[in-house]
Amino acid sequence: MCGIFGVIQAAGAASTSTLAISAINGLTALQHRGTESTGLVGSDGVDRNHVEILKGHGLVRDVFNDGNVAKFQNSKVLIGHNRYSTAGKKAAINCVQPFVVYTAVGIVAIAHNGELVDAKKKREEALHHGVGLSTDVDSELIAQMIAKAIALNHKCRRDDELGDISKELAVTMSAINMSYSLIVLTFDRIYAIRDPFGNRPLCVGTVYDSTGVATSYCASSESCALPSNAKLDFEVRPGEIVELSRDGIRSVCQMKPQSPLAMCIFEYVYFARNDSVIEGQQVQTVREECGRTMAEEDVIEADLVANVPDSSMSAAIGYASQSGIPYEPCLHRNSYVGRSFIQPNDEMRQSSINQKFGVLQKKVEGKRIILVDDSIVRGNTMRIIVRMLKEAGAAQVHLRIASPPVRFPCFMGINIPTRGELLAANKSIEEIREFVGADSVKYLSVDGLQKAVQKGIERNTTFDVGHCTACLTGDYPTQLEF
Ligand SMILES: O=P(O)(O)OC[C@H]1O[C@H](OP(=O)(O)OP(=O)(O)O)[C@H](O)[C@@H]1O
Ligand SMILES: NC(=O)CC[C@H](N)C(=O)O
Ligand code: SF4
Ligand SMILES: [Mg+2]
Repeated sequence: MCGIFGVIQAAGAASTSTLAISAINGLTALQHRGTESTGLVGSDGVDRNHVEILKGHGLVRDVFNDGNVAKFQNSKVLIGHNRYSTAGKKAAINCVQPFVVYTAVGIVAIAHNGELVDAKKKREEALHHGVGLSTDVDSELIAQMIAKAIALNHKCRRDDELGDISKELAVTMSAINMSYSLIVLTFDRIYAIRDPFGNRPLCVGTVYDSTGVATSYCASSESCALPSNAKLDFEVRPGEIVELSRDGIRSVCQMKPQSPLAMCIFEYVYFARNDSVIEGQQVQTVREECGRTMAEEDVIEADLVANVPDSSMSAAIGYASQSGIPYEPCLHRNSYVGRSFIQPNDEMRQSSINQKFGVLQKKVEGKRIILVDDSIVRGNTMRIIVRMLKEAGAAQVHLRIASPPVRFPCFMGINIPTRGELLAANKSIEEIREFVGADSVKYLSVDGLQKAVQKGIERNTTFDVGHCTACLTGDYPTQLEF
């Protein structure tokens, strides 16, 4: 996943002092996409060879404070990144994004969400062409490839347009396969770019003051991170390069328009925030539909429907409304403990699950519970929760999972690179039931998930609709090169 955010001050807007705060607020709103590290890069819009940089490990609130944010007081163009690592050394400080490189036209910084399926090959090519890399993160490669494209095109440039690297971006990014949503900073503008498969989300919006005048323009992984006084202008289209400058937002070009679409279906299942709009639909609505579809596919007699907080609440509500069985929360979630799945290792995932939940015993005692979760991936969560519910006196616990079994690795931005770690890749449904200690286990079908996700998408004539389901079906949207 990873969360990426960028903001640029509009022409004529009064002060920059709140711009860094907007960027930090944006990153905070995207915290659910990555909690390992965060970083912010800011340019004053004039000096092409200087940026302010602040990076660190941990949450946005751990890294930024009133004191250290003051360094961005003159910044008029900022981009930031929250990391959930899929490549490179997780703990190394030089792997924290955004990546910043000096190029022939000045500094360029990039914030990348996704994972490059052909990173190994591209890395070898770069190294053999004398490009030095300082990390083993795929995202750094993008920064270096952009720098190289800028160098190759340097003689054709006009001196008054040094911040405009749209041509170099088009050349570089169309040569890279998937997966990327990218926010790029030059000294006086921002680019928001989505890979031609549209694998990761990305949107742009305009912030207005109380008189309706535009004060800044934003690019964000998800619409939930746009400030409350912003309007979502549009979701960046698959393969589109969008430029945000002090004069507004404009679409630069469309790369590879014929590519099949492969928006990550797991953004709907788990990653994205309920209040975000993806492909024109609110994520929460889709999750509720997944729950309803699951109840249409299978209903069992029970006293109540509960869920594993947080992400599965909408699916549980959908299941309850379709089945007529009342929804009753059975678990308290400690809101000071973050998401467990996006922790960088199993020890941290398990410790986070152990700290996170408390059982509402009176709701549970003697009850036949349908327990809904959005997914079972490694099985860490369910193993712990079912035991807790049984120990609290639940008569039966029936698991209903609002996505199909995850059986195949992901190489496009989610840290599940091996089949060995996936519960459903190694066990039958009956073995999973036994492993987690439940009375029954049923999953939403692939067809049911796809229908629920695609039901509310408005078709238009320019773009088709298509989702990656590779971790569920083994059907990868592109040739994998290792
Ligand atoms: O089978 P596992 O490997 O445990 O992974 C699946 C679980 O992890 C996620 O929850 P998480 O706690 O990360 O986030 P949430 O609070 O948004 O549900 C997801 O919602 C499932 O509950
Ligand atoms: N999950 C992501 O989007 C990861 C981005 C990048 N591949 C990294 O590891 O930093
Ligand atoms: S393999 Fe799964 S998690 Fe990865 S991009 Fe495809 S749907 Fe998303
Ligand atoms: Mg969960």
